[in-house]
Amino acid sequence: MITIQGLEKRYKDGDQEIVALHLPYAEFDRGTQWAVVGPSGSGKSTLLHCLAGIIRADGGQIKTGEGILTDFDEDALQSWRSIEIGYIFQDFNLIDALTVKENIELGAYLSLGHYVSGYNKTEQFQERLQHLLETMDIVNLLNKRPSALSRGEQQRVAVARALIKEPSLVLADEPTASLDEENSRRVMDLLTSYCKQSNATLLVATHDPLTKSYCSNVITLTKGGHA
Ligand SMILES: Nc1ncnc2c1ncn2[C@@H]1O[C@H](COP(=O)(O)OP(=O)(O)OP(=O)(O)O)[C@@H](O)[C@H]1O
Repeated sequence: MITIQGLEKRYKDGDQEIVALHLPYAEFDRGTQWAVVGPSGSGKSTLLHCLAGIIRADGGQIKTGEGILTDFDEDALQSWRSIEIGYIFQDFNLIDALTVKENIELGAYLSLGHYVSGYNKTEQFQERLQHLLETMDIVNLLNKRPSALSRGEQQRVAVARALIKEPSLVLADEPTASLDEENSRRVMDLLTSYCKQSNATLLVATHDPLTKSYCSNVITLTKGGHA
C-alpha cells in the first residue's frame, strides 16, 4: 500500500510560485489500477515523478511498504527507482546508441543495480523477453535503433523495457498518446495483465477515455490544487 498525505510540489516562475501538484490524500492498494486524470497542468506527470523518486516533493509524505519515500536519501531513492519502479515516459527516453534489444536488456540490468555479466543469457530472462516481444509485436525490431522506429513502435519498446524487470509499481505517463486504437489496446492489455499477474500497482496519467476504461480506479487532480 502507498499512502500520500499533503503532497505538494511548487516551482518558481520569476516572482510567482506555481503549485505544480497539491494532493491532500490518496491511498493505492497493492495490485490496484489507477487512471490519473485532470486538466493539462494539474500535476499528473509531477505526481508520477514524485512516486518514482525522480523529483522530490516540497511538502507532505509518501509512505510505501519500503518506508517513507519522501525521507529517503539518494541511495535509497536510487534503489527504489531501479528495483520497484517500471516507468514509461511520455517521450519514451530510449537510448539511440543502443539497439531495441539492448534498450530492453538495460531495463533488467538496472533492476539488479549493476551490470551482471551473462544475465541476459539466463533461461528466465530469455523466456520473459520472448513473452514481452511477442505480446508487444516487436520481435522483428530487435536489432534496429529507436530512431528507425515509428512512435507507436518506440512506445511498445518502452513498455517492454519497463516491465522486463518485474516492478511492483508501474507508472505510465500517457502511454497510449501516440498509438492507434489497436496498439493502445495492446499496450493497456499488457500493462493491466502484467499488474494482475504480478500484483503490481499501476498508475496511468491519461487524457484518453479508452485508456481510462482499463483502470478500475480514478484519481482526479485539479490545477493548483483548486477544484
Ligand atoms: N521543471 C518545472 N519547472 C517549472 N514548472 C514546472 C516544471 N515541471 C512542471 N511544471 C509546471 O507544473 C504544472 C504541472 O505540470 P505537469 O506536467 O505535472 O502537468 P500534467 O497534468 O502532467 O500536464 P499535461 O496533461 O499537459 O501533461 C504545470 O503548470 C507545469 O508547467
